[in-house]
Amino acid sequence: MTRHVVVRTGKRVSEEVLKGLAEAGASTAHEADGRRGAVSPDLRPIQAGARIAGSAVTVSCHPGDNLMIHAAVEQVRPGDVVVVTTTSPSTDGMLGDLLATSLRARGAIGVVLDAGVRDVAELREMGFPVWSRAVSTQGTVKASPGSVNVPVVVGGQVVSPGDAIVADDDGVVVIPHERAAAVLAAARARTANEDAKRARLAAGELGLDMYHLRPLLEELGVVYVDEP
Ligand SMILES: O=C([O-])CC(=O)C(=O)O
Ligand SMILES: [Mg+2]
Repeated sequence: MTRHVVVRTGKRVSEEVLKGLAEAGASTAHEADGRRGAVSPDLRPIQAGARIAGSAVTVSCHPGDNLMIHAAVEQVRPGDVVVVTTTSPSTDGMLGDLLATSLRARGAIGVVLDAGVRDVAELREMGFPVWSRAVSTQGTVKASPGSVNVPVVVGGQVVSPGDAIVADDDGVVVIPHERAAAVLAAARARTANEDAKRARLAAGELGLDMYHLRPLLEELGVVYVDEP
């Protein structure tokens, strides 16, 4: 018989690193980690403008059953992001404003859900951000065992408890716990570099010149044709 567990772990990314990663945003964090960690773009935000970074509390649920999300609420610490998957594909609405209220009371700052969400209007009104595969009225039961704080796969990415989750309008990125500080340093360097490029582009400089792309076009056989 499969062993189901609720792991009580203290593994978290530091507040300071998470704050920096939230400022960097999901796309920059992804680039800074060598273009790794991008959760499938099928997981979309239900709101616009939310930008968060937190440590993952992971949840593995039976499809159509949100029992283990209730078990996970107790394991949440302030600043955490709850990351939920199901053991086979499901778009059922596993979480709505009630569970979100409970999660928020424990300090959760958002949810990433490889399944369905509901009560979307209420969640938007609460300002509680969710990224999910689907929006669905279909309800779930509380009947089947699962696990909390074990490695899970969400949108094609492995998420371990305590990994950094960065999520915004672009999508969701997972950064392994042990790389989070290094990724932040790389993200800061990247942001500074982009600031400099942005200023040059705003002044009218062409990417063709700034990135030295003219020789590449020539090498690739692209020719200019002048017409009157
Ligand atoms: O109660 C549920 O099963 C899911 C839901 O709609 C909520 O959390 O509000
Ligand atoms: Mg509801």
